[in-house]
Amino acid sequence: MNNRNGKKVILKLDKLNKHYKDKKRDLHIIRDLDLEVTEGELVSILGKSGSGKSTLLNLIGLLDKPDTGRIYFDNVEVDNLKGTNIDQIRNEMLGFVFQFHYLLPEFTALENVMMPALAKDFNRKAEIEERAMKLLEEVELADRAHHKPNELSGGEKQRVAIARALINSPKILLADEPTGNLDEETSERIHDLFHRINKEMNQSIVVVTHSRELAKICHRRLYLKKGSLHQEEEI
Ligand SMILES: Nc1ncnc2c1ncn2[C@@H]1O[C@H](COP(=O)(O)OP(=O)(O)OP(=O)(O)O)[C@@H](O)[C@H]1O
Repeated sequence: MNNRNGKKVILKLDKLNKHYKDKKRDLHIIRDLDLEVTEGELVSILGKSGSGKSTLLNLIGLLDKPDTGRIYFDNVEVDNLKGTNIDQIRNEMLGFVFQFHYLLPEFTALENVMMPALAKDFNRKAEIEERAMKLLEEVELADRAHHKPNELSGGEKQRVAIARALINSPKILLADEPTGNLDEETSERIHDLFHRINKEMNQSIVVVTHSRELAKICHRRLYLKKGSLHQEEEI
């Protein structure tokens, strides 16, 4: 499926709604939200604290389910992906980078990067190792491949997490405040890395951020307000 400009749509959200309900309140956080992301697009989602950015990213990342609405990856509705379960779709189609790196402490950088691919196909270990090494080169950490997370700096750990997110060649890379925990200089380096991955690998990326600097390098800046997305200029 292509959009009006002839670009391939990688992610489509159609009228998503999400409520959080308890005895006292009903929070309608995501309201009839639509979004299309095309191949090779780098999109940022900004918004005030509590506006629902992480909630939205969790829906896109299939970590949570919308109350109503449809999610399509590469033109296939998630509910219709037969023969696969949600964990498999998540592992094979999506890459995640969070504010905290969540690397496994007992494994080296290289092993951490290999992990999501090994989970998919353990028999291709040599091939996976080669690809993981290439990705570590891409994030400029080849010389740290055999170090464990506690031997790496915060920025290095985040770069390993980015390499890990790319190991299965995801259709879309999702990042939630990827530099929220890093100093300015380290953040800048990570921003450059996202930019480079997007350009060189034509990787589609959706990033939730408070960082104006990161938002600046994105093709599109969207603002989450009252449950739906607006072009930032409209706000
Ligand atoms: N599991 C939950 N149950 C009930 N309410 C929730 C739940 N998760 C989030 N919320 C509420 O939904 C709203 C949106 O939360 P969310 O974490 O998506 O916001 P955010 O825009 O990512 O915020 P921040 O920028 O501070 O991280 C908040 O008011 C939050 O308290």
